[in-house]
Amino acid sequence: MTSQTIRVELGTRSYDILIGEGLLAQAGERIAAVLPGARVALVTDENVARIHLETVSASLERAGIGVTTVVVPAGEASKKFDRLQEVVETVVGARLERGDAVVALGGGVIGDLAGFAAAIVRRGMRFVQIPTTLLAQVDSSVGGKTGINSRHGKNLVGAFYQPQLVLAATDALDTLPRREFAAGYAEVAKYGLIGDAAFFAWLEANWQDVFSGGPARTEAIARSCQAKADTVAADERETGERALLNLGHTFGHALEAACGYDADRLVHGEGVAIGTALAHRFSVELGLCPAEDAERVERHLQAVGLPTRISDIPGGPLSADELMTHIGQDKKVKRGRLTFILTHGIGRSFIADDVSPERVRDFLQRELST
Ligand SMILES: NC(=O)c1ccc[n+]([C@@H]2O[C@H](COP(=O)([O-])OP(=O)(O)OC[C@H]3O[C@@H](n4cnc5c(N)ncnc54)[C@H](O)[C@@H]3O)[C@@H](O)[C@H]2O)c1
Ligand SMILES: O=C(O)C(=O)C[C@@H](O)[C@H](O)[C@H](O)COP(=O)(O)O
Ligand SMILES: [Zn+2]
Repeated sequence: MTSQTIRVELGTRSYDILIGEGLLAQAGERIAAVLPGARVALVTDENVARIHLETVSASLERAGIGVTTVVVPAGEASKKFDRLQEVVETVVGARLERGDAVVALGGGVIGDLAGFAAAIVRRGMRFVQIPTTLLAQVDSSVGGKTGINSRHGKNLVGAFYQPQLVLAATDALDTLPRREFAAGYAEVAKYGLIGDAAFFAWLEANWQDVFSGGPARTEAIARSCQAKADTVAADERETGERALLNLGHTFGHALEAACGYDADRLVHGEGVAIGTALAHRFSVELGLCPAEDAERVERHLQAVGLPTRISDIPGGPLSADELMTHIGQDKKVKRGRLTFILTHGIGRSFIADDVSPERVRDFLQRELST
């Protein structure tokens, strides 16, 4: 089985993203090729462990790689200090060395948690991502943002820490629930909306094939990874254009936090979908974006089954004040001023500094009453 390779160019910290079928069963040989002699701590969640752990463990064993396994509960609640401590203490307790590797097998939650553990144990171990959700394959496994949530908000504790290898096994997505696939698709659409209108139009024409697992799925993953790799190579630590990857996230993260990270209400990609629709509607309201573009974005997100309105979130109303408190904790805030990713239209997103909190609050108030 062939895989395609996308390189993330970061000088001495460059690495490959391999995309293709059968990569879970090849994990051992692929890791041994990049990190010869390394032992690994394999971090995963309970759902992924049930379905895919045996395949990966057997492959590591065949390659002669010693494995310590850590299984945490599935879901956003695992991105917290207690779980980080559990992972860190297990890795240290197993006497893994700096040259050994933490391997994240799972979605973005596992990648962010395990990656942060890799960044801090012995001040930095080797790190490999084996993403098993669409979201993780197109976004979170690439680019080195790792971390956990604080009680004050999303991803507030973490580090930039790049992996040495990403293995995106496209067939692992066959077991992903449709709701989670759609959530990941919000991040795929994001790449089109940021700066590639032709990709967005291609998604409008091909999304059914992406969802059903045809050739368009692999193409969508590869195009997304290439877009992310290019952005990260140009601005690894988000001093500039990398912030565009936050399209939809200022609103989305606030919604996730206000929902208490309860997956029955909202998962990250759904927050991004609503946040993206909000960012477009807010841009229309500010006279920056044609209304037809915002409507087209909303239509497409709805077509794939994603929420686009705050009222689509089940479980009772949210408050504009609470959302504004979370927005005030966003990592893009500079000297107390809000930064948002806004847009001039499909494929024409830009970074807007010094956005008026009053206008954001008024906008949210209106959105909450629709
Ligand atoms: N670091 C980054 O650059 C970055 C980018 C985007 C998102 N994120 C973070 O990623 C997280 C969201 O990631 P996610 O959407 O992958 O969520 P997730 O890790 O919670 O996975 C979603 C669900 O799918 C299950 N699952 C995973 N793989 C499966 C498979 N192959 N088959 C069946 N079930 C499977 C998981 O157990 C979980 O229940 C958020 O915390 C978000 O903040 C980080
Ligand atoms: O890689 C990036 O940069 C991103 O912003 C990707 C986002 O999809 C991701 O959700 C990221 O974790 C959000 O970053 P944060 O810095 O706002 O926590
Ligand atoms: Zn995201």
